Amino acid sequence: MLWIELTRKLSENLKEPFELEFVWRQQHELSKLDWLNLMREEISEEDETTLKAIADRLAKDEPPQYIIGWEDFAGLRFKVDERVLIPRPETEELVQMILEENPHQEALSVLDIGTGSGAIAISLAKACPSWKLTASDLSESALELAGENAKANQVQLELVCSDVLDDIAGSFDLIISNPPYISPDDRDEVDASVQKFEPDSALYAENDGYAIYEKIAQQAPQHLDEAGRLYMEIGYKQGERLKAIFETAFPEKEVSVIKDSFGKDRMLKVC
Ligand SMILES: C[S@@+](CC[C@H](N)C(=O)[O-])C[C@H]1O[C@@H](n2cnc3c(N)ncnc32)[C@H](O)[C@@H]1O
Repeated sequence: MLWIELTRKLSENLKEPFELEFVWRQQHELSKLDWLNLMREEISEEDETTLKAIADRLAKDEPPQYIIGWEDFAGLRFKVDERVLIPRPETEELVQMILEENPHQEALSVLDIGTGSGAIAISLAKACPSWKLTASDLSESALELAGENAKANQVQLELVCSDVLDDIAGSFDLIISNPPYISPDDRDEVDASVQKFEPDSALYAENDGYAIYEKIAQQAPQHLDEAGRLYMEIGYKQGERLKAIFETAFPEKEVSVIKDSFGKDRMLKVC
């Protein structure tokens, strides 16, 4: 059988037919042209078995990134699996804003709460070798993976297992977080692949999705230096309520809600 015949047949069962090509090309580092040339060839038995296995996993809604085993974020490669959320492009915008607004050469102390794969902390450490990064998470298994990603990207992180700031000592120039912020009541609105495969603990938070923000608002004032800044990713409908929560927590600071490149409220800054 030709590659193109099998690919077409298997893609018929997929919600996103191009994901099959995407996974194979990423795994084998093939260009679009390489892929098109491959389509004209006879497929080997071994490749047929492998391609069918990938199609089966995609048909069960497994995210392509978990099948490939990594995701690119801010120009770096991060190993991802079911222990962690797949880092999203919106979060790259948060990283970009932090890098634009803070001095790269100073020895800033920086805390990333809910680090997951380590995407935020590792990207910042890579871009600013003078910064001292602490990355925390409630999930031991996420911290294990963040440690692997730090090693693979050759950066140093202090990894701490903590429920928000419960077990974090000292104060920081920058506190950053992309916490879980979806209300458990909105579970049905979440894509099937996210719902089935990404960890609930990375997605959902009590109190309509506000619980972790509320805990950050309660604890961060004791851990942020006087001139320190707090940066967070937020749900696109949460800006107004979170602005009020953080204005109460930090009455002497300015709180702003910032939109992402799609024009949606996506980040909150306290400075
Ligand atoms: C939305 S994911 C963000 C992961 C990563 N920072 C990113 O942006 O791709 C949220 C992370 O917060 C962690 N988390 C959930 N509840 C937490 C808590 N109470 N304290 C610390 N981390 C928590 C989850 O384990 C998960 O890794």
